[in-house]
Amino acid sequence: AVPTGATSPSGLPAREASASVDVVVVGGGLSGLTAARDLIAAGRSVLVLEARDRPGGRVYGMPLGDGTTSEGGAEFIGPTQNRIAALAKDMGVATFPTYNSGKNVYYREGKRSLYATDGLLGAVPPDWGVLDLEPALLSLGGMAKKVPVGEPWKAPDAEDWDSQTFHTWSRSHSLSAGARFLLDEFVSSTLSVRSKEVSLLYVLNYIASAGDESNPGTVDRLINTKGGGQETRFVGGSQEVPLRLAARLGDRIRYNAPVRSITVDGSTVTVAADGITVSCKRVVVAMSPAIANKIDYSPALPAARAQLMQRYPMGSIAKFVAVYDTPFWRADGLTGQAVADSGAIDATFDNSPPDGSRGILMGFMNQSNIRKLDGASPDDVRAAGLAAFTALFGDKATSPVRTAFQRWDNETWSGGGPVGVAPPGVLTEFGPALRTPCGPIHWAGTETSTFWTGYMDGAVRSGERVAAEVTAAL
Ligand SMILES: Cc1cc2nc3c(=O)[nH]c(=O)nc-3n(C[C@H](O)[C@H](O)[C@H](O)COP(=O)(O)OP(=O)(O)OC[C@H]3O[C@@H](n4cnc5c(N)ncnc54)[C@H](O)[C@@H]3O)c2cc1C
Repeated sequence: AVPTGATSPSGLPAREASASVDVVVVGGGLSGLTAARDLIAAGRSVLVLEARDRPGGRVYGMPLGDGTTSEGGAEFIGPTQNRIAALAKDMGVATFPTYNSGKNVYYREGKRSLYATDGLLGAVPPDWGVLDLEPALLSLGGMAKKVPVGEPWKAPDAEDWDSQTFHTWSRSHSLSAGARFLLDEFVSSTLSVRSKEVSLLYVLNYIASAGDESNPGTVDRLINTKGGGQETRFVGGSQEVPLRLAARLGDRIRYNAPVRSITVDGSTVTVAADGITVSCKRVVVAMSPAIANKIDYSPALPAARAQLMQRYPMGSIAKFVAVYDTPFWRADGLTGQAVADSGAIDATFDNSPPDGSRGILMGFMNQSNIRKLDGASPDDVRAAGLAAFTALFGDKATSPVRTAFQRWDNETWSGGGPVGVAPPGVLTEFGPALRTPCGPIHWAGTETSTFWTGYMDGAVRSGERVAAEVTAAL
């Protein structure tokens, strides 16, 4: 049993509890929960300190206001995402295919067109720009093959690729406006940043990481629904996975306990959170580098790690959903998936429950689209979201039963999403610090994963890796 708090003489819990365990895990997202599960299985005493009042971090069931939820954060999994699939299976969470029958909508320069996704191009819309898009995508795939997964700084051309943004590269490798838009949209829909915000090397590593030990990563696996990362959903919502894992950990998780400081003194680490101070031998910080930077480390961390955390910003992402009596777009022969170059939403999916008993459209508000809504009232956000859905799916989209909205870029304990990204110069100068432990402080989080970094699968993989690392060190 793990002591989770001292009691005061009155028998009531003391205001400032204290405890002592082998390992403190900071953060109850998928990476921290997985690390805790494995460390407990290895016979270690563990306490997870979580800032929020719930587990799951970037995996969250957004309340729809009628007692049900829809994924406000991570949602899809796909082929080669074996570790999240295994965890979900272990937790008894079933899966079902993302709705993908019919045509997708492409909206560019005020024109709406429909396209099938079972052709050679998969999810890529057949814009005229495709003539020079395909060579650009082939070139990207070829460069990504030369990136050692998870160690992009070791690529032969790392210096060159890390000295330019994806925007710089794409402008010199595509001529048409259509191809440029689609390359920008590739970055927006996978990373939720504009292509000028991210290093080419980072994007190449992201492509390389979209696979597993026996299947090299590909662009297709990142962007496709069928055969790609958006292929499958979880029955009851993705949040069932962290909720059930957290339930198994029981009182080894303490909620509403944001960690403020980590102090290393000889072989003892003191982790101070709101309401509780815990001493331990090793600590796992299981979150993105940008959010790990909010913790006060004493003594100061090595400069490579400290400055990495200053340089790894989060993308800007929100989800807007509208609930309808029926998934009306299905009757119109549409998948519910769309790509758009204007309006508040640049990509959509059908988020309806498996039985299609009601229709839920989900739209991503990415990068500058969501920042433009800073300070907007809930009514303004709703109007912007519904205007976008109407342009893509017609007038039936104007009158939903209800809507919901979740933005991540102003969440205190996430700071954005789906993932931290590296601007030019960061991976080659600071990249190795992503995973290198600093004495008894170990780092997890999807950003540290080799395969499927940025995804739930990467989070689970990072938790498994860090638990093995800590077990070996103890
Ligand atoms: C809108 C959105 C859509 C996404 N879509 C997908 C998708 O379809 N498929 C997919 O695979 N992935 C998707 N992702 C990415 C996925 O959510 C993440 O890769 C994954 O959940 C990260 O898990 P993590 O444990 O690394 O980090 P997190 O989930 O961020 O967990 C970190 C935890 O640490 C806590 N914390 C932070 N600071 C402190 C502190 N000081 N003290 C204590 N606790 C702290 C946080 O509250 C959080 O619970 C999406 C993300 C977003 C935001």
